[in-house]
Amino acid sequence: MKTFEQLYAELSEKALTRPEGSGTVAALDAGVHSIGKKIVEEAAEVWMAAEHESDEAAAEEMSQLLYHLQVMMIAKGIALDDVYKYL
Ligand SMILES: N=c1c2ncn([C@@H]3O[C@H](COP(=O)(O)OP(=O)(O)OP(=O)(O)O)[C@@H](O)[C@H]3O)c2ncn1[C@@H]1O[C@H](COP(=O)(O)O)[C@@H](O)[C@H]1O
Repeated sequence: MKTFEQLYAELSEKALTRPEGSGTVAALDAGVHSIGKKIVEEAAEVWMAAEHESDEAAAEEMSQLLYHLQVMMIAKGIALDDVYKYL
């Protein structure tokens, strides 16, 4: 288990060190358009799980949406504080 901040730090490190086999590196290389499509897909899965599946399934889909949002943040060079200032 990890926090939002810990995941962001881990993904930022992966973007820098580019370890082999990292899905994050592959997603970053695929680019903003591809990451955006993944965000929309995961958002729809959150909606469907919330309406039709268990709370556990919805929570898992939410975690995947947060992950892909963080990949987009890193792709765009957007830091946590750049987002937090609007919360
Ligand atoms: N938290 C996540 C995470 N959440 C979602 N995903 C990705 O998002 C996809 C969403 O899964 P779906 O169920 O929608 O499956 P899918 O549509 O069949 O997936 P794909 O065909 O697109 O791979 C997963 O296959 C993963 O590729 C994640 N990938 C990585 N992480 C974490 O990110 C960190 C870095 O991961 P790597 O870069 O892969 O080392 C690690 O701590 C991981 O646990």
